[in-house]
Amino acid sequence: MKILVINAGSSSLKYQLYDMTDESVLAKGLVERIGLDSSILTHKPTGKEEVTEVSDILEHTTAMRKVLDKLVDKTHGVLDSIDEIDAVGHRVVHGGEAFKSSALITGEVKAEIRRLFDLAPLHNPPSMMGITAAEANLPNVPHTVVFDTAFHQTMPEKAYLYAIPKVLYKKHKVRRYGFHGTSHAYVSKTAAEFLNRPIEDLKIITCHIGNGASLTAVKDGISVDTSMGMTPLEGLIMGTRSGDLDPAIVPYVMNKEELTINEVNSMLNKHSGLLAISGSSSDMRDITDGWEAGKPNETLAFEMYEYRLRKYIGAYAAAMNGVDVIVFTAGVGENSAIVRDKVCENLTYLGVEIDKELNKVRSGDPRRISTPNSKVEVLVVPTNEELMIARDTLRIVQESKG
Ligand SMILES: Nc1ncnc2c1ncn2[C@@H]1O[C@H](COP(=O)(O)OP(=O)(O)O)[C@@H](O)[C@H]1O
Ligand SMILES: CC(=O)OP(=O)(O)O
Ligand SMILES: [Mg+2]
Repeated sequence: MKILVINAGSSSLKYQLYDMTDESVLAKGLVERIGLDSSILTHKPTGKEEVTEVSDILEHTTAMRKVLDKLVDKTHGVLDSIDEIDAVGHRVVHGGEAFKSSALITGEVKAEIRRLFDLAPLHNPPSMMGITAAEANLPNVPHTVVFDTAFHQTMPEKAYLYAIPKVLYKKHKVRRYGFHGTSHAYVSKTAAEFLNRPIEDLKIITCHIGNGASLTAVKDGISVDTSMGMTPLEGLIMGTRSGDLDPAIVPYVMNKEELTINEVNSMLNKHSGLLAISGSSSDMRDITDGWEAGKPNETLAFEMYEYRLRKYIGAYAAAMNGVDVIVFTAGVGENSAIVRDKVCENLTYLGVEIDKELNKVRSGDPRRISTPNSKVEVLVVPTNEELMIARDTLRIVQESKG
């Protein structure tokens, strides 16, 4: 079975085509700057040369058609016909409380995703555009949705409720949902397999630190707490997001600076985090370069980032009354030896000890960076949200066929 995985953002559409007989990637790529002039399509067929094309792509349906054209292209294609695609799996960030697992897309499922626009105004509308575009181009195959929030639906009430009037939860569903669930689920499962231990016996802290970043406490294989909240703004310091702050700052700053709701939302989501502290970049590579060069703003940004991360690891060790495994994943977690090194340097009280040389090894495979003496296994596990989506899609399609 061949499965196309779609991850649509407001101005982008990422895709990966899998052959599920051996879970191999036939092609992957992305369309950027949708709706702007000079949109860029980058297509990487496995075993063939990468191709980049610049044109004006005004909306997602056209972007989707261009992707399908590339998949069957005589020179750059990997399929004879788009009829070879058996199913499409979509990433949707917010599934609210309605979705505890992935689902086959129906009219009712789409209506529910639309009802969740209010809770995830930055994320769900573009996902819906991706679904509409894919359904328009591939109307005869099953489409499925895989939610970032689903894995965290196991959190207990004490972890997901905010200490505010309960009527806000009842009326408006104000609660913590958590995100990056597909990644936290994938890396915790992969970590247990790597260690050859049953996940039901492990207390795992998964650190998904990319541009967006979140931590999850995974106990007995399920999510018991996670650092993102009602939206992907809560928790860690991220590339451009503030993470935790005193909520009273919001009305105070709105009043002092005469900001609108949109402006304050944009400040906290797009102009905060590493970017705001360093004043130069949201990218951890630039921050660590600046720190190594002794630049004061980048040094402060690095220290604040590492400090927040370390505090959350401590909190989740407390939440689970211990920790057996710490997993680093996503752009920063997989690639930044220095972030891992500095965080672990301050976790010796938990019995964490990493091997500085192993920590520097670069590899695309799951690997251990702790010493044999370490009381906690510390692993780097490359995430693969797309593969998780493809696997879920395969399962749902097979189940729906009975
Ligand atoms: N070698 C590296 N060292 C440090 N940080 C890196 C490195 N490579 C990538 N990153 C970080 O990873 C981030 C992207 O992570 P990723 O998981 O792809 O994010 P997202 O999916 O949220 O876009 C970049 O913003 C950059 O800060
Ligand atoms: C939910 C979320 O924050 O996603 P991303 O890390 O892709 O921005
Ligand atoms: Mg990501």
